[in-house]
Order: sequence, then structure tokens, then C-alpha cells
Amino acid sequence: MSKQHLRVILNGKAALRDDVRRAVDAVRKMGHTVSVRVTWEAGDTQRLALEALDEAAEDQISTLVAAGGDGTVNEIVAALLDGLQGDKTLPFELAVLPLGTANDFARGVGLDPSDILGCLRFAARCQPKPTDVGSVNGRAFINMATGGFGASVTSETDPNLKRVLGGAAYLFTGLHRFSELASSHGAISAEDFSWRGDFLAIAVGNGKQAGGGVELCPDALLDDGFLDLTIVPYPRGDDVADLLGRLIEYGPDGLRDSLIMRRVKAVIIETDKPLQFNLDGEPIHDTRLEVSVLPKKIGFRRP
Ligand SMILES: Nc1ncnc2c1ncn2[C@@H]1O[C@H](COP(=O)(O)OP(=O)(O)OP(=O)(O)O)[C@@H](O)[C@H]1O
Repeated sequence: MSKQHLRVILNGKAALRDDVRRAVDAVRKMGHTVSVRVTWEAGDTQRLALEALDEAAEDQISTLVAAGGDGTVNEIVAALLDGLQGDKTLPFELAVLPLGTANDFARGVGLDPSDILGCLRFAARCQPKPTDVGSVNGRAFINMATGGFGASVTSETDPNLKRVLGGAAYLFTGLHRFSELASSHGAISAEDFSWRGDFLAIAVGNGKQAGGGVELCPDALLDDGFLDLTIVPYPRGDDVADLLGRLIEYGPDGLRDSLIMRRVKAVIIETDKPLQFNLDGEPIHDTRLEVSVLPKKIGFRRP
């Protein structure tokens, strides 16, 4: 087994966790180099990702480990792709140490957030797999971009609630906000598809699940060169709360008949009013969202 240099960018929220320290010690004992950089505040993750890009050659960094939740993974991937010049490829592979509350991306690739040592071992041992990246108006996402109902729930869920309740926090925030539910009106167009109407939510998935385990794009694959589009149309004559309850509890299977699902390489979403769109949980607002896939853009060490 070749010896790796794992550069870990550790979200400061998880810096005191004993299991992280034990996992780093154990992987060092396996003969690998592990250098840890801890974030303190917003902006640090991006800065440390760019620093790793600069130091990659000299320090022989083989794998950059995003140690945090979905937000940390997103910030690292987005910063790296922004920092890459032209068509260059990353000088190292990526891996994830799932230390967030939802960890949708990590769970989606089969990592178990309760086994941090196991996850760090995967980062050191797994073969890298070519992995697609999604982009919305030039900003990268790795797991899923969601707009409409799910978007405001995900980004407005109280961080303290998330810490205590984990993924279920999203559900509670969602239930609490049922009274404020409104539809968005928009036009959605892809290669050989166009749709206009009122919708409750839209998801464009590279990965399968978001919002704390809701499988909005159950057939999405990380390396097929496509994104999976799911539209949840605003129900006519149906009870909205009931529909969302089924969606949260059973995922798309709960309302297969009402969903519109397509596999796309690119999609344009245009809305009357600015739509909140979450890229792996990080919000942007716009009336025109150009979504596309960057096929096999990065190598990810995942089970
Ligand atoms: N030391 C720190 N203390 C608090 N927040 C931090 C710290 N360092 C970075 N951040 C912020 O943490 C956020 C990312 O957190 P995290 O990785 O847990 O994402 P998340 O989207 O909440 O994850 P998940 O949805 O999986 O729970 C970023 O907005 C970043 O600015």
C-alpha cells in the first residue's frame, strides 16, 4: 500500500472531537502523513483549500480531506475549481470525513459518520473514482442543488437545532414552515425537455439525497456525466402538507406519480421572482439559474 499525505481541512466546529484525534493518530501509525488545518470562521475553508493547491507539489499532498458537513465539502470543491486555471486538473484527490449533522453527500457515497476512523482509512486506502461536479451560474456543487421549499428549509435550519437533532432538524423546520408554503412559478428547459408551471421544489442531483436523507434524486450517479432533475409541481386540489409529509417520509417514492424526473447534462431554470437555490446547502438567489455538469472533473476517494 502506498503511503499518502492526507491534508485535512477540519471545520473548527468539530476540532475538539476525540474520535477525530484518535482517527488521525491511527492513520499516522499506518505510516501515512496527516497534516491538519483547522478553520475558525467563514472564509477559512476556501483559503485553506487554495493554500493546499499551492502547496500540493512541494508537500506532496496526495489527498485533500474535507472534514466537516456538506457545507465544508461544497466550499472546498468550489474553491478548488475556482482556483484551478483553465482546463487543469486537481493535483490531488479528494475525500470526505463526515463531521456535519446531515452529511448527505458522505452518506450517499456509503460512508458511516459514526465510524470516523473507518472513513479516514477509506481516505487513505480507497482508489480515487472519477466524479462529476455540478455547476449553477458558474458556482460548483458536488451533491445537490435544490430550490423552492427544500431550499429555505435547509439553509434556515437553526445550527443549534441541527447539532441536537441531527438530520431530523430539517424535518422540524419544514413542519414549522408549512404555513408559509408558497409555490414558485417558472420555466425549466433542458436539451429535449421544457416545462412551465408552479412548483414547490426543484432538485438537480449529482448525488441522491439532500436535506438530511431525503432521496430527491434516487437514480442519480456521481460518475455518469449527467445530473438528475426532479420537479415537485405545486399540487392542484391536493393537500400540500400531506404531499410534503409523504416526500419527507418516503422520498420521491411517496409521490412518484406527481413528480417530473429527467436526466440532463444542462438545465436552465427561470423564475418570475428570485428563487433561493441551495448548492449543497449554501444559498444563492437569482431569477435565472444555468445548471450544468462537469463530467468526471475530480477524483474522489470513496468506498
Ligand atoms: N470554527 C468554525 N465555527 C463555526 N462555523 C464555522 C467554523 N469554520 C467554518 N465554519 C462555517 O461552517 C459552515 C459549514 O459547516 P458544515 O460543514 O457543518 O456544513 P453544513 O452544511 O452545516 O453540514 P451538514 O448539512 O452536513 O450538517 C460554513 O458556513 C463555514 O463558514
